[in-house]
Amino acid sequence: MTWLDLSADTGFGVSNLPYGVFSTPGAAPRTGVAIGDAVLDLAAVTGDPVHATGTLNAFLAQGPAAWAAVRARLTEWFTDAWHRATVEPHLVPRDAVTLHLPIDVADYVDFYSSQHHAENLGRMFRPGSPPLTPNWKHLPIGYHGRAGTVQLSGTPVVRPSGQRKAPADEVPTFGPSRRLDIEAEVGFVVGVPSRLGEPVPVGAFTEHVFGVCLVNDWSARDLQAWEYVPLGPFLGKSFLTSVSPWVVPLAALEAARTDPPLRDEELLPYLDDRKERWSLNLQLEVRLNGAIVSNPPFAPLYWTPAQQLAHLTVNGASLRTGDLFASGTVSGPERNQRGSLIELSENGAEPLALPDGTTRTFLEDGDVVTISATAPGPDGTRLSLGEVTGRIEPVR
Ligand SMILES: O=C(O)/C=C/C(=O)CC(=O)CC(=O)O
Ligand SMILES: [Ca+2]
Ligand SMILES: [Mg+2]
Repeated sequence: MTWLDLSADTGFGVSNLPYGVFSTPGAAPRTGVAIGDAVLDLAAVTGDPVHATGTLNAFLAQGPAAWAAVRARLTEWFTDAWHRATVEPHLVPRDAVTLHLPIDVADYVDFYSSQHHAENLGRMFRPGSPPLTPNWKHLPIGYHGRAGTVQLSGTPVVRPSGQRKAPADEVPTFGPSRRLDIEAEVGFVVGVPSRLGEPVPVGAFTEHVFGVCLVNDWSARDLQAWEYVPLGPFLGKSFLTSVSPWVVPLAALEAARTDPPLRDEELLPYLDDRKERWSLNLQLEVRLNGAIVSNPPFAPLYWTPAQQLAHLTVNGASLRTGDLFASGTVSGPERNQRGSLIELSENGAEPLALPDGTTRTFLEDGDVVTISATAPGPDGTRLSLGEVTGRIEPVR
């Protein structure tokens, strides 16, 4: 129960309490917690300077005990009417605030953990070869991306230019991408760093990872197809990666935890996650110009975030506060569960029909893509992970 007047279907109830960074006219960016249609000004209500830095990093670095203490306090404030007079003056309507990038992104890694996505892309990028590479079921494949171009939801998506060369072209040409795409992903935010040389085991996931956001890994498929051999993604994905403004703490996702899918190759011990249920029942939704074009389920992903973290540090690579690692494109087994347009349009061969009468293979200037997600809450409610959105702008 809460003294707040929350709508029954708010995704931002007392069991969610995601963190973000916001500002109001004339005041500096500070930490806030989304509750219903409001933001609680955590800097003001606590007076704690850790919440007044303009990013979540300092708070995230404090670790699980501090995260749990603040969450317990918030829960008490919002449920016990005794605290109403203290808390209510620090609630700001959410539509009156400006949101900012919630974390100062340290390193950015993107995985490739959906078997359905990997098989679809394998078919399209490497026709004639087996869709999954021989390593795929033995390790979570990933690459290091460009942290500096991770930006807040709503940042304009300027169509990138670069080299493209279709198989039939004799020579590469330079120009605006003609195959601009999305990738619907879930991102995991690291709070507690690790020391160089010390791997983080699967079982230490919650000692380091604070929470979850949504990610759109904008991808220029024509640039990517030409440049990626043999070193992997580079300029086709580094022009912009968008993240949602609210970081949902892992602590809010207990009811979403579920068993990982059956693995058909025996895992090396450092990836054994039989004691760690870190698959998550998140349900994503992808809208293109307002129309739902896909509903990717997160739970079937072959590799969990705990395994991704273990793999990314198994060589001794250290973590920093603010590291972001993304799941990889979330695609389910069904056609309407695919997390990218290259998959939804069968590599451009089968355009999507939109309700406005137009069709799409890849993105056109002016298109708006919004990815949202929900998770089961503790008492049959649904938690919102918010959304990540972006509008395509013409090449500059
Ligand atoms: O299979 C390929 O060559 C390329 C795959 C991707 O573009 C996917 C990627 O960035 C990782 C992911 O989002 O799953
Ligand atoms: Ca990706
Ligand atoms: Mg990027």
